[in-house]
Amino acid sequence: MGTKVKEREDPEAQGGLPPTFAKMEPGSGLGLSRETRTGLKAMKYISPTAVQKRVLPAALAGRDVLCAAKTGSGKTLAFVVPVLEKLAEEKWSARVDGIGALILTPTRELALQIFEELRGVGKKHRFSCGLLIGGGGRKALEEEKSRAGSLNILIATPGRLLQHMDETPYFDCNALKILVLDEADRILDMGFRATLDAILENLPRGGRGGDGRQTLLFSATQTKSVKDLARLNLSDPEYISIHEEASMPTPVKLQQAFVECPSSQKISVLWGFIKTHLKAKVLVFFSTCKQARFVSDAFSKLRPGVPLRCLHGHMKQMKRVATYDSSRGPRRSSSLPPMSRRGAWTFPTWTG
Ligand SMILES: Nc1ncnc2c1ncn2[C@@H]1O[C@H](COP(=O)(O)OP(=O)(O)OP(=O)(O)O)[C@@H](O)[C@H]1O
Repeated sequence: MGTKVKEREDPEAQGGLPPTFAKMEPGSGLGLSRETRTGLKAMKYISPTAVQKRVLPAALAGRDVLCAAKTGSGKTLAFVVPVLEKLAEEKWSARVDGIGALILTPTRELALQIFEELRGVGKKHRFSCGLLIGGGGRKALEEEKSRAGSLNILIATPGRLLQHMDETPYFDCNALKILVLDEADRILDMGFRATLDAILENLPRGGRGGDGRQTLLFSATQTKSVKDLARLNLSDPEYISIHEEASMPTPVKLQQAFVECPSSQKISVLWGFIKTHLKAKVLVFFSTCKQARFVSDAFSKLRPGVPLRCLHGHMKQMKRVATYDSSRGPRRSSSLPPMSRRGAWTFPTWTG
C-alpha cells in the first residue's frame, strides 16, 4: 500500500510557457524526451521554477548560459535536465561514447546532491554517472581510475578531476558535449582558478570556432570572477539573472537574524540556542575542522537532548557520507559541519 506523496509545490512558478514539464513533449517547441519527463514526474517535479523557465529554453537550444539565481531557486534541475537531454539528443551510447557531460562543483556534499538529482530525474535514461570527489585513500583512487573513463556523466570537484586528467590512463574528455560549472563563483573563490584553467586545457573548446562543447554556468551571484570565466570561451552566452533586483542572494522567505556577543561567550550562546531549539534541525558552520570537532565533542558530553553529528573534511569519506545522509533524514538532529575542503571520494555509479 503506497502513501501518496505530496507533489512538490513551487512557490515561484508563474504563468507563461511552458506550464508543466509533462507538456514539454517533443515537437512542442520545448520538447523533453519521454525518459526525462518520466523521471521528473517520478520526482514530483510538476512545473518549472522561475530559473528553470529562463534557463531551459536557452540551454535546450544548445546555447551557452551564464545564470545567477538565489540559492534554493532550483538551479540544479536547470542543468540536470539539459545534461540528460543533450546526451539523449546526441544518441549517446552508454557503453561506447565515454564521457559526454561534466559537472564541476566545489564541494563533495554538493556533488552528492547533484548525483541524487541526476539519478532520480535520469533513471529512465541509459547513461552511467559517477562522482569524482577526492579522498578515500589509494584504494578508492584506483577504483575510480578503473571506471572513470567509461562513465557518461561525471560530477567532479576540480582537484580530483585534474588528478584523473593527469594520472589516469585512457581518461579523456575529448568527446565532451556539455560542461556545467555549479557554484561557479565559489569554484573561483576557493582558489580553484589555476586548477580550472588546467582542466579547461584538457577539454574540447567551447564557443564560436570551438569543438561544439556547450557550457552552462550557475552561481548565486553574478560576481566579477564569474565574468572572468570568459576564458571558458562562451559563445554568445545567454545572461540570465533571476533575482537581479534582490539585495540578497538568498530566498525572500528565508528569515535571517543574528546575535552579537563577545567571542568568549560564543560557545555558551550556541549551547543556549541548541537547548532552546531541540525540536529544530540546526546546522552550525565553523571555519575549521578542529573547531567543529571540539564543539561537537564538548556538546555531546553535555548531553543536549538531541543527537549531534559532526561533519568535516578530515573525516573518512564513508563516515562523512553516512553522517551527511543521516543528518538529512527526518529525525531532528544537530550537525556541525565546517565548509568542506576538497578531497574525498565516493563512487556510486548508476547505469540504466
Ligand atoms: N520545478 C521544481 N518544482 C518543485 N520543487 C523544485 C523544482 N526545482 C527544484 N525544486 C526543489 O527546490 C529545492 C532547491 O533546489 P536546488 O537545490 O536545485 O536549488 P539551488 O538553486 O541549486 O540551490 P543551491 O544554490 O543551494 O544549490 C530542492 O529541494 C529541489 O528539489
